[in-house]
Amino acid sequence: MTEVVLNGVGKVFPGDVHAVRDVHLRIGDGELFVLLGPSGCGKSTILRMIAGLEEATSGELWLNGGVANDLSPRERNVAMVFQDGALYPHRTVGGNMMFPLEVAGGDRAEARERVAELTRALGIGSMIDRLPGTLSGGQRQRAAIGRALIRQPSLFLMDEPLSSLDAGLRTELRLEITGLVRSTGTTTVYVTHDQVEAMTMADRIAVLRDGVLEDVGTPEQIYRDPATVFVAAFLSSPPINLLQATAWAVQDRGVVLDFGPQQVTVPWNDARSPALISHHGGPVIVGLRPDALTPVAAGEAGRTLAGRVRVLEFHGHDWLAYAEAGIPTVDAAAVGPGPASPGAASSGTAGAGPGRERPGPGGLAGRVRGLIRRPAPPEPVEEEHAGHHRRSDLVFSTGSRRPERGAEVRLDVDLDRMLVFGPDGRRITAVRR
Ligand SMILES: Nc1ncnc2c1ncn2[C@@H]1O[C@H](COP(=O)(O)OP(=O)(O)OP(=O)(O)O)[C@@H](O)[C@H]1O
Repeated sequence: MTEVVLNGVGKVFPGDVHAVRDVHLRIGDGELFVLLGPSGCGKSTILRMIAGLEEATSGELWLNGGVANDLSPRERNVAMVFQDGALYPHRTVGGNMMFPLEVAGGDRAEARERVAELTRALGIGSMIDRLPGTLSGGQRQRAAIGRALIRQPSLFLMDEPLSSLDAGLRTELRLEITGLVRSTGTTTVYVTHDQVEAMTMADRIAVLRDGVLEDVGTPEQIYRDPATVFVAAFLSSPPINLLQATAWAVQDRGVVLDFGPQQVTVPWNDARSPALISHHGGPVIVGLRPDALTPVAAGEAGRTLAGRVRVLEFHGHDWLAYAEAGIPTVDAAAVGPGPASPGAASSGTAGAGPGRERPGPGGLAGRVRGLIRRPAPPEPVEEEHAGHHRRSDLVFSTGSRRPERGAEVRLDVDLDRMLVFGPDGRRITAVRR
């Protein structure tokens, strides 16, 4: 069993390609850990560095309490499964799975018994004598997983093992892989760009963007409490509303999030108010998942947004509605450090969320008094925005009730589930893990 630690690991390929930047991660013994992110974000490079197939340019890789940077792949005792699960074409399923045991030596009868047991567990017991060419893609992938697991590696690495399979088979195999690695207790690092795979399989997920670690946490933590706009948007099906606002501290009300034609007020007793007043007069990004907006007949002042239903989508368990609300929205890809910024590398400390300013001496009341003496312009400052923005629809969930197309709706905003990000794309309050 193995613990994996990446301590400031980076990888620069020839041509000054910064594939991985200063990544700090601790993967616990027996954990099923998923590396998630869009194509080219550095997931496979991290996996290959753990396997010893690629050398880290900077930082330390620790395996089981010792620095492993200079260990060969063999010395690391890792097993890896790739997208195409390559098998030896002239060996049967059983022969492929026997191979690592033959290389290791030992009792043949015992090895045969183990192969038979594992093929049964993988649902390919009846195919033990078949050649890979006669198997379906899913069956070949099962055999490849079996071959990797047969010699009980201390670390199991999987690089998008399901991406070449159809949707039904992916669901079936992801359940089986999860069950199998949990039953063996092998520390597993699993690479995918599929958020559903990550959410359903992982104990914890690390989200990467352009080689930088954006967030690490359990699936629930990174979905409900994402550290950045990028993470909120990446784990977002149905899509999250990312709204452009200006924050105004208003003495008798709280912090008004001004969306232009509409406003929502965060009361002074809300835990985010101290951080929000640091953004007084400045741009913030408000994230609202569709189910944080509930249609109501008449809402509380400062707690609702209004729109006209333009499009409806039936999603089986509920309807999603798209309403024109005249609110500028934000493109997550344009927020935060992009690939072009050389200073993009962050410390990426696992679990350490972004901290923001706290009110200075004099406390919250003193800060607010100071702030509201500043004149607030009657209209939001158009040119000051947190990222590329455009006007588009508010997406909300309507439950099983189907609203009329063209209907005017009022939506209650669940303030507890509202996410507020600064113009740099990071949450305005510290994210704790
Ligand atoms: N051998 C190499 N030489 C130069 N650049 C490389 C090399 N391997 C990877 N890269 C670059 O490093 C970056 C990260 O690649 P990597 O394969 O780790 O990404 P990924 O997140 O696994 O992507 P995908 O999901 O598409 O496989 C990419 O920009 C890629 O082009």
